[in-house]
Amino acid sequence: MSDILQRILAVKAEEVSRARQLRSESDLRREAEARRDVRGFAQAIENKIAGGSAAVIAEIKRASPSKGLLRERFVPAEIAASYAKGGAACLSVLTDVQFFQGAADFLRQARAACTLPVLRKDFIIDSYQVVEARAMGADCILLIAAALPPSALHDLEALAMALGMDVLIEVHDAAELEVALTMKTPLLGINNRNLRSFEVSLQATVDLLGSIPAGKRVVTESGILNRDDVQFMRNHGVEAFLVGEAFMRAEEPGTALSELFA
Ligand SMILES: O=C(O)c1ccccc1NCC(=O)[C@H](O)[C@H](O)COP(=O)(O)O
Repeated sequence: MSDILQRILAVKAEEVSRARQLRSESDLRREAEARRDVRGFAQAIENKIAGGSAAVIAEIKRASPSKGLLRERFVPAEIAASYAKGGAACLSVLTDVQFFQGAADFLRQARAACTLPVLRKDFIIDSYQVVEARAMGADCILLIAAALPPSALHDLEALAMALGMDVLIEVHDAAELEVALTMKTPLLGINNRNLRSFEVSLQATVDLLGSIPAGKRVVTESGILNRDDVQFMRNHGVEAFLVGEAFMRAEEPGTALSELFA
């Protein structure tokens, strides 16, 4: 029986192969390169922290495999504007359709509704998806260390950077961290959720902190639900957070953000 990550990755391979039949990567790349509107994702995080605040990557996610539907009234442009007002540094928008009920259009709508840089949150395994990310307006892509061999991670990172995007490399354990530290990006996400079992423990971030050299920006991801969680991370020196569920369940996501990080 395969785990959820393996199932998602298998679906991604099929999606990419279908997409390639509809439109070539070289054609898509022309569209991506014609865009001259990249917003600095890593820079927005550093600016927040330099200003004395936590940097929050606020997620727009309608549903998830572990929690099901998170939000009934789901209007990405409204949520993005609310996050901007609430003090988010950046947005993360789920574009996966099958498992998260996301869409590329949600990213386009959210980005058009604010001036924040936007992460394409998806399961990227192929250069086609990187080019597609920039063509839809993404300023940063997520690469998951558990999803690909090191050489593929390096190639996709190089492509994203050539297109002007930032890269958030995500790890969950020490072996993945070792690979992530060979990459150029300063943005290092530590996912507190085990993507194979759904188990969430904030200790996952804390356990890896001692092995991270200067020059990397740690982003703690998943399971940040209340002010104690935020304080726990800040006590360990973590200044950047990726938060989804806690905001998606709130009536006004931006207000929830400003209250959580007040
Ligand atoms: O959220 C899930 O159920 C999930 C399952 C399998 C792979 C990834 C998954 N989530 C992606 C994320 O890591 C989160 O959306 C993100 O870190 C925010 O987490 P949270 O604040 O707990 O919503």
